[in-house]
Amino acid sequence: MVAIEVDGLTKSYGDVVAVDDLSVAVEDGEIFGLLGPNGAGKSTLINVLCTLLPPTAGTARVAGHDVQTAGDDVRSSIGVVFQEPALDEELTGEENLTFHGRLYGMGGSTLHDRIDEVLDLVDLADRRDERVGGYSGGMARRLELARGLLHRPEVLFLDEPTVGLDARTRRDTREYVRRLNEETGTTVVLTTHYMDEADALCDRVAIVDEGEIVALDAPEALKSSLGGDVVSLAVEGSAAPLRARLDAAPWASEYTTTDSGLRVTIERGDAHVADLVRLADDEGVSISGIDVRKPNLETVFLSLTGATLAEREADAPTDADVGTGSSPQTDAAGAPAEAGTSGGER
Ligand SMILES: Nc1ncnc2c1ncn2[C@@H]1O[C@H](COP(=O)(O)OP(=O)(O)OP(=O)(O)O)[C@@H](O)[C@H]1O
Repeated sequence: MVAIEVDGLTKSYGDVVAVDDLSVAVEDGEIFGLLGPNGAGKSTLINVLCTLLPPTAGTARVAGHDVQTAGDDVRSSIGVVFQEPALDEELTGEENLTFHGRLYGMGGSTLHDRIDEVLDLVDLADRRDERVGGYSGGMARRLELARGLLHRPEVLFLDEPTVGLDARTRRDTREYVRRLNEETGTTVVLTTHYMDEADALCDRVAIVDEGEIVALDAPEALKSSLGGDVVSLAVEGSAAPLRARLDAAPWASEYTTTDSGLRVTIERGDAHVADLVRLADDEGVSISGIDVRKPNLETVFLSLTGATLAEREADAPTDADVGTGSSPQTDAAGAPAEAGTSGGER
């Protein structure tokens, strides 16, 4: 079954088109990632799906309910964890959950049992009586995940679930997201601007740029769409004689001249690096350095948009960034992509 269906959705703020004629379907039970730089339109899309913002055009259905005509049904079918923490620090973990449960009309033993269940799921059962003001950032995030699940929503929205957390806590939080998806079967839709997060956590990833989805697939499929590993060669002198040989090499799908030599996309780079060195040797091209990189979602984004995420964020209007606590992409898995050298010469 389909958990979310979005058809031709547009959301504008005055002249700013934040979501631009976007269509997508999310399957029941999957962890679905919206990956893109700050300002790409991810939060706006989530806010429309959560009925916090009306669309400018198009339709969206969540758990079978139209966001415009059946807002109450949508709201009772979803859980949301926003970028900004929204817990009462004066209350204990359990009191926060009790308060939330009552808002959803729960009470008595049902609420008590659900609280036990979700606290177990995020390993906070033994900290339930402590004030949330004394929790670490990771514990507070876990409590928010627990709260989002308390009324057993069909779809859980997580807006930048690990932003502002240290690397270890980010990893742990991801593990909890995965666990809750596996153990409860809840569909999870998350936004992130962390490439490694989308890669490690999501069944499918939609890469969002300037309000549009520019690619959508499983992370592995997105990466393999690049055609291979990226091998950077530093050479002494000119790499020109090697370029002619690469044209004839069936395992080299694309190459680009760089300041230090050549960057070549090679099918199974580890297997063909020796062939590359042999070709260079044949042509008298002296190699001073080799770097083999598996493709990652950063290189996918670069090849699709011609810019790195960090560059896109630098270009984006800043009004949405104020107070979000978001930081530019600093820990993408693998290579910092080089600007201006994408695209093959082949
Ligand atoms: N309330 C608003 N009024 C005007 N423009 C807005 C508003 N909210 C967002 N925008 C603009 O809409 C575009 C999309 O912003 P949005 O917050 O949805 O992006 P995002 O990908 O979620 O980034 P972030 O993670 O920083 O929130 C940006 O250009 C942003 O400046």
